[in-house]
Amino acid sequence: MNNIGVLMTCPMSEYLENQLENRFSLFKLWNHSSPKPDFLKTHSSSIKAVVGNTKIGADANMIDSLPNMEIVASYSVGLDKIDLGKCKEKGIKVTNTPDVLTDDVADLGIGLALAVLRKMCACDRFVRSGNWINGDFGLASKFSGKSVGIVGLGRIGSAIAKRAEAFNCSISYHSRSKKPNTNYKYYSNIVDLAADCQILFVACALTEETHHIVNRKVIDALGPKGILINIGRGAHVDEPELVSALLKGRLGGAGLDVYENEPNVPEQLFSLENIVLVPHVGSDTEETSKAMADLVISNLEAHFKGMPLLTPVL
Ligand SMILES: O=CC(=O)O
Repeated sequence: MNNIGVLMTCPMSEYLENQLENRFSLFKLWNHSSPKPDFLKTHSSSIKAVVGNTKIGADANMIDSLPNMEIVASYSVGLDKIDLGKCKEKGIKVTNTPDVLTDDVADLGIGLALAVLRKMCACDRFVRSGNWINGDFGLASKFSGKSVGIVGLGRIGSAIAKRAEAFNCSISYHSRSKKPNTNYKYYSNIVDLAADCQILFVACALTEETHHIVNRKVIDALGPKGILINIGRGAHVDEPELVSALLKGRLGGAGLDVYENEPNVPEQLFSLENIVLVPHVGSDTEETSKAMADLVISNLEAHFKGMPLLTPVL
C-alpha cells in the first residue's frame, strides 16, 4: 500500500503518524509551506484517503480538490468537521472512532461534575497558595444522589448514566426519540429536562439540529444551583449566554471540555471559582489514543484491501 497517498490534516498522534508512514505515502498538510489549495492541487491525483480529527476534517473545498479521494478516516468520534453530504454525494466512505473512547469521555464527564461540585480545582489552588494556614476551605456540594439529566443517550451518554447510577444519582435524558431499552425518564423537551435535574450533561453529536441546543432558556431552567457539564462540542452551547449566566450567578457552575472557538476560551471565565475548564481532552489518554489510531489504520487497510470497514459511517 506504499504507493497510496494518505493526507493527514493536522498533528494528532505521533504513533498514528508513524503507523501511517510505515504503510502509506503520507502527506502532512501542516508541513507544507505553500498555500493549502496549491498543495492540494499538486498532490490531488495521488491522495486517496484523508485522516482528519476534531480540528480539521474534510470540508467541501478539500473534498472538491481531491478528485481521487475514496475515504475519510477520522481520528475522532465526532463527525462535525466532515462534510458528510458531500462525501455521500461523491461516494466517499467515512469512518470514525466510536466505542474505544467512550469510557474516557464518560470518565471525564463524571470527573468534571465531581471537580465542580467538590470544588477540587479551587481546593488545589487553596492548598498550593498556602492559604490553608489561615483557616479551612469551606463547604462544597455533594455529587452522590443528585439528579442527572443527559442530552443524548448514545454510547457516551449511556456510559455517563451507568457511572452516575453508581453514585445513586437519578437519571433522565433528552434525545430525538425515546429509547426502547431503558427505564431512565425521557423528556422530549430539553427545557423540561433542565428544569427537573441538578446536573445537565451534554453528550450528543453536533448537528444542525443540536447547534446551541443549550440556549438561554435551558440555562435558566437549570438555574442558579444547576451545573452544566459539556463533553460534547462547544457549539452545543450558546457560549455568550453561558458566560453571562455564570458571571451573573444565573447558573450554579459548569465543567467544560469543549468551547465554541477552540483553542480560544472566553477570558471572563478565568476568574470564576465555580467552573472547571479542561482543553478538549475527553479521549486524550495514552491507551485510548493508541486504540483510536489503530482503528483509523484498520479502517484504511480494510478499505484498500476491499474488506468491510470496521466502523463505517458512510
Ligand atoms: O471530541 C472528540 C471526538 O470527537 O473524538
